[in-house]
Amino acid sequence: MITELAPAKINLALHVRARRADGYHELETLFAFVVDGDTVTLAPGPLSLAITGPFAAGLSGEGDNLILRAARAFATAFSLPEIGAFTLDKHLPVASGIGGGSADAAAALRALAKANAIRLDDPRLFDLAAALGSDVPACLLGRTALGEGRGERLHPLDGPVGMPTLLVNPGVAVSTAAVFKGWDGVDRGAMPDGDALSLALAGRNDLEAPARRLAPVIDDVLTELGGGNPILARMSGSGATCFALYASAADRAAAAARIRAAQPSWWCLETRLA
Ligand SMILES: C[C@@](CO)(OP(=O)(O)O)[C@H](O)COP(=O)(O)OP(=O)(O)OC[C@H]1O[C@@H](n2ccc(N)nc2=O)[C@H](O)[C@@H]1O
Ligand SMILES: Nc1ncnc2c1ncn2[C@@H]1O[C@H](COP(=O)(O)OP(=O)(O)O)[C@@H](O)[C@H]1O
Repeated sequence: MITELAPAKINLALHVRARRADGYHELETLFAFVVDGDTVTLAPGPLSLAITGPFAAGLSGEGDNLILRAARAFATAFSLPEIGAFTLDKHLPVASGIGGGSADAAAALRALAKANAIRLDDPRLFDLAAALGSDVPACLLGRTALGEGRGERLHPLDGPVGMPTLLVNPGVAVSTAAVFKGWDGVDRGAMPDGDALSLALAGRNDLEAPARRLAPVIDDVLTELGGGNPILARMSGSGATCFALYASAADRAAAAARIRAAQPSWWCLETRLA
């Protein structure tokens, strides 16, 4: 049996550059990961998927799950008949800007690669990842990186490993397509050179304004996070999850305690950068 962590992704910065002819937008984004997330387990047997955990109800075990799509694509690419019995322990809120589905797909590809003695840096794995979703190559790489294109052209960067981080989701789903449609169309230029933290501090999330218009509760999340002395507080991806980075675990704990008391229904994860 092989168990792989599927860590939450954070877009420390996300700059939208242009709308392309294929309907997607050209991005420049700073990907980072935390040390917590879903867990994907692979056991021998025919292809199947069981889902457990606090956010299992948000997903059905049907054919469209990204883990099953990843497994089928892997089986085709590597000509394998029996592909494995998966269990997904779902701890990340679904469709919330922290890439849970992409992380699960990447974890499934990693587990399958290990089970079949395929190197994790095999370019065929990255091709499969890119076909599954914009964030899947970054999740397969699993380390701080600058992403270009739709996020599939990756340049690893040094990041602030271990930095105390809080993730907060108000329980409202926002449509990624609708958020991109609300982008103001202004290309604000390329990111400068630098380490991940300075790029993050100098950067923005261009999807924050349109997401806040669609889901004004994101304003409340950012106000709560901003009140706790963070180094940086910002929305991730197309929302609605927001993150904050802290200088100390004590600052993070104080912010988490205050937010949990004020908004007991919000999802709030105390974690750190991977
Ligand atoms: C915004 C990001 C940032 O990491 O993360 P999430 O919010 O999903 O976590 C990603 O780029 C999400 O990419 P992806 O996973 O492809 O989004 P999907 O849900 O498949 O895209 C839904 C729709 O959003 C629009 N879309 C998406 C990505 C992109 N670069 N440009 C777009 O215009 C397209 O209209 C697309 O049909
Ligand atoms: N294993 C999975 N986990 C989460 N979502 C999944 C999964 N498989 C398929 N999906 C679908 O993918 C969509 C995007 O999910 P997710 O990756 O959690 O969001 P986001 O990209 O906004 O962070 C969801 O609407 C969900 O229906």
